[in-house]
Amino acid sequence: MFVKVCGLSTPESVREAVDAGADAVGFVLTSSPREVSPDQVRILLPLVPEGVHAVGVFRHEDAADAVATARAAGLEWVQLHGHRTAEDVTTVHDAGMRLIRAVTMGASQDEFADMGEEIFLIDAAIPGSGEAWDYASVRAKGLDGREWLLAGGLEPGNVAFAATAAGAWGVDVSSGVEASRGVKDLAKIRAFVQAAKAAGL
Ligand SMILES: O=C(O)c1ccccc1N[C@@H]1O[C@H](COP(=O)(O)O)[C@@H](O)[C@H]1O
Repeated sequence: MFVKVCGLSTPESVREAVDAGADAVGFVLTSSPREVSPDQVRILLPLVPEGVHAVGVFRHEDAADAVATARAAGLEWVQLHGHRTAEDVTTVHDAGMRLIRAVTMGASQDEFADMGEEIFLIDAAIPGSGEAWDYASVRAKGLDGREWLLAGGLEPGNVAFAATAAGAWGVDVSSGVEASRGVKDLAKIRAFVQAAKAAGL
């Protein structure tokens, strides 16, 4: 199971996620209690070993603006939430970057089609809200064979159940590994990665 831990802003939290076995770490470069600057990301990046994806997370920004900010941060991966098009995917790829394209369960069927992104992501209605949803309902979307992440309201105690119910290829978490909004809890990060990996789908 691929595991991404998002909303990291301190050396300690990056080290914990990496040491616990996370496959990707996320830096929120958009308005959020977890927002970091490109300069902060540049300081944290040396803590991310080769093979672990370091991802810049965006919400409403144009794809071209997100790419420019991610480049300023030294990142090669961007995660785009919101309504996105095939042109956005092309914008990211033409910049030599790789894409996690995020949708909500309420997105149109067209948005569930494979647009050529490297990884697809299905999230709660409000990204980063910690809001749980009916994870099993995603099975109706027919995502078998796709590389896609389940997100929204996951935590150490429910990640195995949720991932199994949804048939997820991987999982992504932010709120569920925090002591308070925007403040990561190192023990919860470790517990989450271990629980997700143990689910072993
Ligand atoms: O984490 C944020 O603050 C955030 C802000 C804007 C866009 C995406 C964000 N994070 C993504 O939201 C989910 C995590 O949700 P939860 O907090 O675990 O319920 C995940 O995809 C993050 O990458």
